[in-house]
Amino acid sequence: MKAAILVFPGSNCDRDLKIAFEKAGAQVSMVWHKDDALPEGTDIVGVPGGFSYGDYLRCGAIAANSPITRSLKAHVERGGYALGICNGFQILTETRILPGALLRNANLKYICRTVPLTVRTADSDFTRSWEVGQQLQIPIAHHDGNYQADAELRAQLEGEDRIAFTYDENPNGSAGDIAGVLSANRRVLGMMPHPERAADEAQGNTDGRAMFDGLLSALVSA
Ligand SMILES: NC(=O)CC[C@H](N)C(=O)O
Repeated sequence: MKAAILVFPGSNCDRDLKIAFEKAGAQVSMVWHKDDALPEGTDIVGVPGGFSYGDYLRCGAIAANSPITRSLKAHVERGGYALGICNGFQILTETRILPGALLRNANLKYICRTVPLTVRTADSDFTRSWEVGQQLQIPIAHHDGNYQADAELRAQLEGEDRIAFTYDENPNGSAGDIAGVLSANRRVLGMMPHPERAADEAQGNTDGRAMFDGLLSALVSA
């Protein structure tokens, strides 16, 4: 599996994501935002967490107009995989690759702690290693993690089984407790919690590792 991780000025989880993919056995390239092409044969694009462009305008809004983002959109339109975590999820909503929007946390504070999540679908290559209803402990670290979708969009996401994770104790005001959503073709996942920060014994938590292992076995056998 070939993974390409986008790096924007202000990204700060790019190397953690690289390590998580590599531990699962992927070959990883780091791609600077000014590059206009993804490496040949890229299977999955990782859009990492952080504070791209200092979170100016809105989190992810400037990154959504970076040169490399055009290649990301073309990759996704061809049916390629993408995983956006935290600021990466914000970038995926700003590009409209994923629906909905991430607003300021309801308590207006930056929240950094490990929270319980429930897996809501196992029908994706990101979540196939878990069972529906399984609880995971995954770190969050954001001030704009309040996922908002109107009633119509929420009904659509629910009807199409595209809600990947929900919060057990909603930390940020997200509608329907939604912590992560899938694209219609189930090949793009955006989520605010950080599975790459829970992927190694040295991090004191391996609850997120199955995402990377599951992706690798899906993409290697494809
Ligand atoms: N860890 C992150 O990716 C931070 C996300 C984002 N910039 C926020 O604080 O909301």
